[in-house]
Amino acid sequence: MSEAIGRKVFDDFEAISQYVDILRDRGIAWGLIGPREADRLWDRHVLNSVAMTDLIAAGSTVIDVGSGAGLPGIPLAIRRPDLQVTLLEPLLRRYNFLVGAVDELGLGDRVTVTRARAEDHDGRYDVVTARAVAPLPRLLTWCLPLLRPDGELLALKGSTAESEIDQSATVLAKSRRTAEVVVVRAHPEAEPTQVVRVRGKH
Ligand SMILES: C[S@@+](CC[C@H](N)C(=O)[O-])C[C@H]1O[C@@H](n2cnc3c(N)ncnc32)[C@H](O)[C@@H]1O
Repeated sequence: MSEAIGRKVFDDFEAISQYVDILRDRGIAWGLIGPREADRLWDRHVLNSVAMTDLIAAGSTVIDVGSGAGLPGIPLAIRRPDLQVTLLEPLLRRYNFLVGAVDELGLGDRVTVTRARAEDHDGRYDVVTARAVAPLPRLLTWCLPLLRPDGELLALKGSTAESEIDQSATVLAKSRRTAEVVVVRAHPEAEPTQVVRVRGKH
């Protein structure tokens, strides 16, 4: 079912299928993906990763902080060939996995893999994405410095989105940014999820 939705979501279905195969084989063998995830890679990981695609403006530069096995950054890059995507990952094994996957998928002209912690990285981007990396207050401290003045953070948070915004009131006020919960889905037939969208005050 979810793979069938994937066919409707991804113009380059061959590339996303190849990535799912890489996750299922090497991702599990290298310990980046739990063995129990093998049967739910499409809905829980791939479709979830591209749920917020429509919030990203054409031609944006995107940094996926704490990319791990490439989620959400690689599905996003496959879904949106107009984006320049940086996958940021501090751990060597995960970094090596990402370099290999980007090379095999032929994404090297618009996807860069960088080994660093977010708080030590000094680039500036239109969009920061993050999934399952840190509670929102800490994520904001790490990631707001990576944003251009009118850039935005998109944190895939699911059911905890609203409460994490409440816990971030102090850091949001200090940074003069606002946060809202946006309910998104990759396709009308896909599961909805919640994204925390953090923007500058207009
Ligand atoms: C639970 S994994 C999630 C990976 C991926 N985003 C996903 O959704 O499957 C958290 C990732 O964040 C990375 N990470 C932890 N602290 C970080 C930091 N300070 N800066 C950047 N990445 C970090 C970890 O190395 C790990 O790969």
